[in-house]
Amino acid sequence: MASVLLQHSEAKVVFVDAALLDTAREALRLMSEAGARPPTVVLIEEVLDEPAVPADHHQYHEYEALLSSSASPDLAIRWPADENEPIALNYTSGTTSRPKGVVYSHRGAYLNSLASVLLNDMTALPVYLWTVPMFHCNGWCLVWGVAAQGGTNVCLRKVTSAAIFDSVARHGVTHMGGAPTVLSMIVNATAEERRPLPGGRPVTVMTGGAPPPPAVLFRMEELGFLVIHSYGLTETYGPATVCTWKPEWDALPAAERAAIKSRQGLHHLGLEVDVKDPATMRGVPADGRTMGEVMFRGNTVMRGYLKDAAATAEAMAGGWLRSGYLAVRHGDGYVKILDRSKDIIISGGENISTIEVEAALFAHPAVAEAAVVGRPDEYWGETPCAFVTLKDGGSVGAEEVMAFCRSPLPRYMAVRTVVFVDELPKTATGKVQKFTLREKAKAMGSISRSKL
Ligand SMILES: Nc1ncnc2c1ncn2[C@@H]1O[C@H](COP(=O)(O)OP(=O)(O)OP(=O)(O)O)[C@@H](O)[C@H]1O
Repeated sequence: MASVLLQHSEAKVVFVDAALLDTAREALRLMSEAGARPPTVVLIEEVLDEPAVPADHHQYHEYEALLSSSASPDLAIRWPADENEPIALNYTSGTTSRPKGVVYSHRGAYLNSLASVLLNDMTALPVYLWTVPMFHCNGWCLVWGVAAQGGTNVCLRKVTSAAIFDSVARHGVTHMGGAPTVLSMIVNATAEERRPLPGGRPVTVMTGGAPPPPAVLFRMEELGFLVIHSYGLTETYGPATVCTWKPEWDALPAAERAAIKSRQGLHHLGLEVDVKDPATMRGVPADGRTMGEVMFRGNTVMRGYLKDAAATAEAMAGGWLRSGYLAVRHGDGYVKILDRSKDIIISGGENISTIEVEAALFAHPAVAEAAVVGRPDEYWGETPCAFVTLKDGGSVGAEEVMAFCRSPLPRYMAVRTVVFVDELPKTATGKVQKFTLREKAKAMGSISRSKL
């Protein structure tokens, strides 16, 4: 993938952490084979836990040496002539198809960086733990936002629950972010891995990138984290909606608070959000029932995909960015996502939100993570098939899991197949690759037939 992105972006320079040099070498080799001009490599050798300098390091520029050798007054900052000039190219996660290159402008990035500071309740001098990849929408625009607030960046070589708790305690982390998989890691940490939060203050965590299950939000709160839920796309510079918290919700029972927080919420500063009928482009009524597609327009919507005018025109048809997500709008205006249109299960003519089924599965005490896809069924069309990972020491059978989520869900949403796996397939940004699971479910064949 690295060589594909380097070729597509025509990158001229690539900065490589010495620990990832093998990946870079392989990408450069593939580029040479394809006849493409490889970029100049700048190696970052200062790797605290792996002091070994690679044998071929003399082939590359070294970051610190390059910085000190180029402290020349001629190297003035080149300001953009126009605020709409590109500042960055960010690739989508490739959850549904090949990653697309999204072009960010100075204006959009500036606006969303400042908006992200506000969204994260970030006062001056935050200590930010990078559990969001910096390559994902420029760290949801916080690579700039943390700098704007004079913050300290704490980086992890590998995101594990022990490393998270250690860093939080050691560096006095005030803020962090992460996809729900990172939250799952935190709530499933063992007693030995856990550390008390510094000074007993809550750590503010922004989550997004995939739907956060209410059970996980609930457990995060129990551990003392303050979770802010945001939803967005690479095409919206990351965060685009936020589930703005109202004080009157504080008094509700914890499970209800978590269910409210799992809604995607209201538009974030800088853009408009609507749930529209994609055929008529009319907004759906705020009744919590009528489904439409989530769409965005405004300052922090991308200008387009690099070298893909056709995909840009399709994504922006009608003047709004189409998210490909089905959602409803509640009476208070808050948007609640039901599913990606590609993921929704249609069973006996009923739409089943895989997100809702997953939320029921996550509530089981032995379940670490769950992902639901449609399994072909010659009678119903499709039925929900759950891929489940268990917590360390967790033990439960398929029948028990199915029985557990029967009561909170209507009958037609019942899980008919449970497959226990060691790990769920994920993208580099921590999203479950449902297309891989769908292929597995398809290979299992019809459940109705197997029960005849
Ligand atoms: N809070 C959230 N709740 C539910 N889903 C979310 C949330 N935040 C982000 N997402 C999901 O992440 C998607 C945006 O992620 P990203 O731009 O990285 O690319 P992708 O859609 O995962 O991949 P690709 O476009 O390459 O298939 C959204 O369309 C949505 O599916």
